[in-house]
Amino acid sequence: SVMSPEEFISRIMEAEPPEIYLMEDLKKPFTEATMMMSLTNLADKELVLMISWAKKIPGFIELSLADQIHLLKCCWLEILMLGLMWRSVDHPGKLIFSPDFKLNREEGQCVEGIMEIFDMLLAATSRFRELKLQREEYVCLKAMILLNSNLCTSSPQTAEELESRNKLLRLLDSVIDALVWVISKMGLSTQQQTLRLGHLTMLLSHIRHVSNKGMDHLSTMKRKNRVLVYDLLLEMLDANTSGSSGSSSSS
Ligand SMILES: Cc1cc(O)cc2c1CC(c1ccc(O)cc1)=C2c1ccccc1
Repeated sequence: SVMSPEEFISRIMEAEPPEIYLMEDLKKPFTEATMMMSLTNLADKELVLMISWAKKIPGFIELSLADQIHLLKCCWLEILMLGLMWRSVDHPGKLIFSPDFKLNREEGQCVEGIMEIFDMLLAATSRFRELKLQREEYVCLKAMILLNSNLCTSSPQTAEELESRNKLLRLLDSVIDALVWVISKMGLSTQQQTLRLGHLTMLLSHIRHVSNKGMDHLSTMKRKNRVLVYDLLLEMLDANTSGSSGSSSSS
C-alpha cells in the first residue's frame, strides 16, 4: 500500500536525530590536530545516529542489506554536511557543527586546505538561507541524498539486486512526491513551485561536490596521520576511497 506524502513526511520528520553536543572543553586556538579530532569525535557520534535515522525511513529496511550498507557508505559525508548547513542556516559566516562547536571560516586556516571547503559549505548554506529552506524540505532532501546516492554506480545483476533496485526507485518516487507536496503547501503559484523544486534539487549536486572535496581532504588527513578515525568511520572512509565493498559495517 503506497503511503500518502503527508504520512511519509511525518514519518521522516519523526526520524530526525536529536541535536548532538561535542561535550569537550575546546582548547582554543585550535591546532590542526585538535580541530580534526573534534570533527572526528562529533562525526563518530553522528554516524551512529545516522544509521538509526536511515532505518526509520519508510521502506529503507526492506531494501537488501547490501543496498542499505552501500547507500550509507556512499553518502554519509553528504548527509553530515547537509545537516551542518541546516544547523548553520541562521548563522551567516559560521559553521555550527554543534551548539558547543561553532567555527568561522578564519578558524579553518589552522587545517591545511580546509578553509576552501568551509567556504563551499558557507556558500551552499547561504543559498539555503536565500531560498528560506523549510525543515520539511530539508528532511526530504536528506532522504533524497541517501536514496539517490548509489543509483549511478554498479547496475544490479541478481534477481534480489533487481528487486531491491525497484524498491529503491519506488522509495525515491515517495520522497519526490513528499517534497512536491511540501512545496505545494507554501502558497506558491504552480510555476513557482516547479522552479523551487528545481532549485532545491540542483543544490544536491553542490552537496555531492563539497562532499567529494571533503572526502579527498579527510583521506589526506588520515594518510598524513593528522586524524585518528575510529572503526565505524574507518569503515565508511575505506568504502569511499578504495571503493571496496568492504565487510558489512556493524549497524
Ligand atoms: C570540511 C571537512 C574536511 C575534512 O577533512 C573533514 C571534515 C570536513 C567537514 C566534516 C564534518 C564533520 C561533521 C559534520 O557534522 C559535518 C562535516 C569532516 C569530518 C571530519 C572527521 C570525520 C568525519 C567528517
